[in-house]
Amino acid sequence: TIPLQHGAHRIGNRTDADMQRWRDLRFGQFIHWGVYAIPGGMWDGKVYNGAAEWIRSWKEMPHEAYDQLYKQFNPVKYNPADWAQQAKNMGAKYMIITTKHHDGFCLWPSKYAKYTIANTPYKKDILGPMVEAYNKAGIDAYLYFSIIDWNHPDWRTSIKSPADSMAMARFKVFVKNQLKELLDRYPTVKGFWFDGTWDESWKNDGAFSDELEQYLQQLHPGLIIGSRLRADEKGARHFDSNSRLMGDYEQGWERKLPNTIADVHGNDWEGVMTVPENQWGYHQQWFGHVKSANELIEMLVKSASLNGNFVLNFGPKPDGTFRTEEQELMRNIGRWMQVNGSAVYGTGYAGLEKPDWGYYTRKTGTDTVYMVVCNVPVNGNLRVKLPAKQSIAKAWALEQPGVALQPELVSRDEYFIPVEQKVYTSPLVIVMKLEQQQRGQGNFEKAKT
Ligand SMILES: COc1ccc([C@@H]2N[C@@H](C)[C@@H](O)[C@H]2O)cc1
Repeated sequence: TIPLQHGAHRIGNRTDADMQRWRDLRFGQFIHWGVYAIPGGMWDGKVYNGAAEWIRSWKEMPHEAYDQLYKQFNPVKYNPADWAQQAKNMGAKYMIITTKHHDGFCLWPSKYAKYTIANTPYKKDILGPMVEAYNKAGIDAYLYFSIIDWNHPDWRTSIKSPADSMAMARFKVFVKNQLKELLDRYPTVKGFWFDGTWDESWKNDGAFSDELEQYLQQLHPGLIIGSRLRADEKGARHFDSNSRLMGDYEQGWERKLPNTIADVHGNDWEGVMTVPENQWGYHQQWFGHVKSANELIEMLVKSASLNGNFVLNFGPKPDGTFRTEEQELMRNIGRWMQVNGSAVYGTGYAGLEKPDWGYYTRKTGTDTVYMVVCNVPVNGNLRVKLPAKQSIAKAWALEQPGVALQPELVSRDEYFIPVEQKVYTSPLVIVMKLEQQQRGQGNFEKAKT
C-alpha cells in the first residue's frame, strides 16, 4: 500500500451506535429548496433542459438576473410541520436539506454571508423550524452543504496564482465558519451531506478535506459524513489511493443504484434519487420519465437488500408547498410502507442468491427474511434457494400473519412457495423464518411423486 497522510483513517465500517442507527433508518427524504425554485427551470419564456438547481449556469440566464432573485424569495405557504407530517406519512426516517447549494444562497441567517434568507422578504430562518419539526415527527435531520459557492468572491475552481491561493485560504476559513455555525445553530443534526467537491481546488487539497472532517467530528462526535467530502493527498476521491473508502459510507450512488452485493465492496452506502430523470430543484415542466411509487418502492427495497440506504428527492415550489405529483407520491409510497415497512427498516443483505421475482431483505442479526415480490411468476411459485443445510421453519404473507404458507421442497435446499394468481397493485411481502437443518429433517416433506 502507498503511505498516505490523508487517506482513509479507518479500515472497515463504523460500528458505533450512531452509524447503526443510520443503517437501520434505510429510507430518507432529500429536499432541494432555494432561490432556483423561483425560475423553476424557466426564464424569459424559455425552458431550461438542465437540472433546475443549475439554471444559473444556463447561457439564457444572466448571472445578474439570477443574483437578484433572492429579493423575491418569500415562501408564504412554508409550513415545516406539514412537510414533516407528509414525510412521516411516506415512511421517511431521515431528511437531508440543502442548507446552501452551489449558488451560495443560505437558507439560514448566516453571519458570514449576506446572500442569505435574512435578506429576503421572508427574513426568517428556514432551517431551524424545519429541523425542529422533522425531529418532532421522529425524523433525523442531515444537512446538505455545497463546497462550491458561485456567489462567494473567494471561491476558486482551480489555483492558478498566489492570489488564487490567498483567496482559497480565505474561502476555507469561510467554509469552516459556516459549518461550525450550522452545528452551533442546529445541534440535533446527525451529519453532513457534502457536494460540490469535484473541482481541482478541492481535489488537490486532500489535507484540508481531511482536517475539515476531523474538525467537524471533534466539534460534534458521531457525525455521519459520506465519502464525497474527501480527497487524499494524491487527488483520489471517495476511495483513497489504496482503494479504501474515505468517510462513513459510499456517497457516489447518485441517480443510480448498485446491482449486486459485489458492487458495494462490503461498504455502507446510500443512493439518492430524483423523481423525474434529473431534477433536484423545482422545475415547472417535468419532462421525460417520472418514476412511479412502485418503481421507487422497488428501488428502496433493492437498496436495503444490498445493505444500502435510499433517499428520495423532493423540490418544493417557491411558495413553500410540494407540487401535487410529489404529494401524491408521498401518500402512495406511505400506504405501502405503513403495511410493509418492517421489510425495509432495520434490514440488510440476506445472504441469499438474488431471486427473479424480487428481493430478499434480512432483519439485521436475525433469521427473519423478507421476500419482497415485484415480479409474480406465471408458474405461480416463488422459488427459494437456500444455502446448504438451511431450511424454512415458517413462512407467511406479511398481511396474513396467522396463515402459515406451505413451502414445497422441490430439491435439496430449494423450495416453491405458492403465490396467489391475482392482480397485484404493489409489491407483495412474504416473511420467512429460516433455521439450520438438522440431519435428514426437512420441515416440509418432498412432494410425494
Ligand atoms: C454532473 O455534475 C453534477 C454536479 C452536481 C450535482 C448535484 N448533486 C445532486 C445531489 C444535486 O444537488 C445536483 O445539483 C449533480 C450533477
